[in-house]
Amino acid sequence: MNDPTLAQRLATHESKPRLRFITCGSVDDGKSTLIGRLLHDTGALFDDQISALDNDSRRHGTQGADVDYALLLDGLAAEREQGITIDVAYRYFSTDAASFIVADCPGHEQYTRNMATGASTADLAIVLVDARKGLLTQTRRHSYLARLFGIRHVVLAVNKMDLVAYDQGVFDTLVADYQALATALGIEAVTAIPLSGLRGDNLMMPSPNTPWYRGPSLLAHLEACARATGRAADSAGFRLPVQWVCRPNQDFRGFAGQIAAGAVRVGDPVVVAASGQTSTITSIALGDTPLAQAGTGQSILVTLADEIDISRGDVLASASTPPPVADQFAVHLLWMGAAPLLPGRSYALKLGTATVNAQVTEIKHKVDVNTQEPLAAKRLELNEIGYCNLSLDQAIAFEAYENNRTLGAFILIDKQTLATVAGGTIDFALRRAANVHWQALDVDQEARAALKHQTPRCLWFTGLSGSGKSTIANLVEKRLLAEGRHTYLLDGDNVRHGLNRDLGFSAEDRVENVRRVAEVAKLMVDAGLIVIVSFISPFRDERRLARELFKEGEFVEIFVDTPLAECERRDLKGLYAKARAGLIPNFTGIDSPYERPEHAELVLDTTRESPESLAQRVADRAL
Ligand SMILES: Nc1ncnc2c1ncn2[C@@H]1O[C@H](COP(=O)(O)OS(=O)(=O)O)[C@@H](OP(=O)(O)O)[C@H]1O
Ligand SMILES: Nc1ncnc2c1ncn2[C@@H]1O[C@H](COP(=O)(O)OP(=O)(O)O)[C@@H](O)[C@H]1O
Repeated sequence: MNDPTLAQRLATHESKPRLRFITCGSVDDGKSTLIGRLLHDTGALFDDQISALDNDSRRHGTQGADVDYALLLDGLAAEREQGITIDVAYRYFSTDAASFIVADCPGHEQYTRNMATGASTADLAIVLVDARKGLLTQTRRHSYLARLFGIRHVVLAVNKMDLVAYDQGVFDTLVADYQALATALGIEAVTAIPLSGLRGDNLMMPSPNTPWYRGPSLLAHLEACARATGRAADSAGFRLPVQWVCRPNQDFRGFAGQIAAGAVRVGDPVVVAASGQTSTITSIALGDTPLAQAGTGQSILVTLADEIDISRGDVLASASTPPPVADQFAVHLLWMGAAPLLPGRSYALKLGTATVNAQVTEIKHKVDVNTQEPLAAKRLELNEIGYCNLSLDQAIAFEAYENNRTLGAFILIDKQTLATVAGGTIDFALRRAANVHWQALDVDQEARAALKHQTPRCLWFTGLSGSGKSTIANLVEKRLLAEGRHTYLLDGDNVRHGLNRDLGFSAEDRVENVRRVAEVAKLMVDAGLIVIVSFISPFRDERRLARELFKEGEFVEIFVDTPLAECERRDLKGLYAKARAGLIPNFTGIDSPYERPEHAELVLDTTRESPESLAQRVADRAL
């Protein structure tokens, strides 16, 4: 960086207001041509790209002797045809007044997740419509998704005006149609611009072809939005999700992270959102440079006046306007997993820098992305959007997505595969949790267990139907009883007659079935009992969830490992024969999966050992 002019130019560039936007619309609407032309006319292309574009235009272009700007973006289309999973392509350009990052998101329904990715960081969406075609299903879908992922400003780019002879009537009708849609979707600001991406009308400057249009050109409007966005960001309350606690030696403790909202100055009073502890900022550093203040988007390291407890995932906030803290929310979820969302299953949730366990407790409805109609749903499949209640295992600092995208957006991660299975936005916190407090009781588990002279445990039997769970569990209980132990046996068949009589055998119902019995078993273990659970409990995730409810050593997983063929041969209740005949759908081992335990404390082979001897081995673990 010896060239002072270069350094100067970079500094000027850095200080310009910046706008992130997305373009929605299909290739036919002229999206590629529009972006291509913006890049070209603002000088964002290198000379070699321009000469390549000239060459390509002459050879493959669709515009005769003219430059075919759409070719600039065709790399993307080619990738798509080859079936390569593309994410979002970002392009950069700038003018003297502002710099821009444009996300080009593919528009088809199967790319909903890519569109969501682009939209979630954008300030503005350009929704392109072809003046000849008017609003399409896609226009509605894109507008809905743009709004859902927090975009409040839409530019309705009525493109190809040259093909309707720059007719004001066509433009006005389209604008009225779109305004109705925008109002229904809650889009606050719509700026409609008559354009021709191909001819350049109203793109860089007002066009003489539309004398009836008095608004700004597209670029002038984007510049104005960039200025407005920059001003809004720093006026919000200060939020710093702590990413890293920096402790190089005993004397220094700093907290690093990227400012999610607001600005901060040395001397500002701050609060740790979840714990409520307060302190004052004593220093701010950006890399090696000390700062007196810092603003939204900057990655900084701060120190505090007091030694207070802060770890990764905490949020440092301005003391006068701290963010709310809660553990239950109404959220929108975009499901991205290959396997469906199962309510009740425990997923890892990441919000800001915090990671906690989360369960969807209820799917209120899913949304048809094309019509925005709410539809009843018990699960969510790939690319589906649902409005759900979410429950976390601990309270976290958050903001409604409307107010802050960093602290209002989250992802869900499958704990087995570590794949990201959903993206979501927080609508509001549910109050129910805030008013229910854990009641401390004087008589505790230890006291109850001491009275019974036993160590409480949960003996969890899992295995196929007919594997021998009930037979062995029953013998275990008799044996424990004979030794004077206090027990209770929870058997799937029996619990399904009462507490769980509303549940069937779909994957989501089994998840809920096992979750409920695990909670009941936990209460009984807390009561000091030795609880025996005998449920097929076919999924690893829910068995892990059950285990996590208990203290170390309390939960004993017992896998009754009888091969399917043997269970089928026994067929005590005639269920396998019926399942094979297609009379019982979702039968475990036949057309519903059984996931074998990987770390069971005991594995029982019923083909080699008698029920009595197996029961003795289990009882020995509990005595
Ligand atoms: N579709 C289907 N699949 C599996 N089992 C079925 C089904 N329909 C009815 N049954 C009977 O229900 C008993 C299993 O209930 P569980 O509550 O243990 O099942 S699960 O844990 O929710 O998977 C199971 O009892 P066990 O044989 O004692 O395991 C069956 O008798
Ligand atoms: N070693 C064994 N342990 C348990 N059950 C056995 C064994 N050998 C044969 N069986 C028979 O297998 C069947 C298991 O049925 P059950 O206990 O109801 O299974 P589940 O509760 O897993 O559905 C019973 O008829 C039982 O007599």
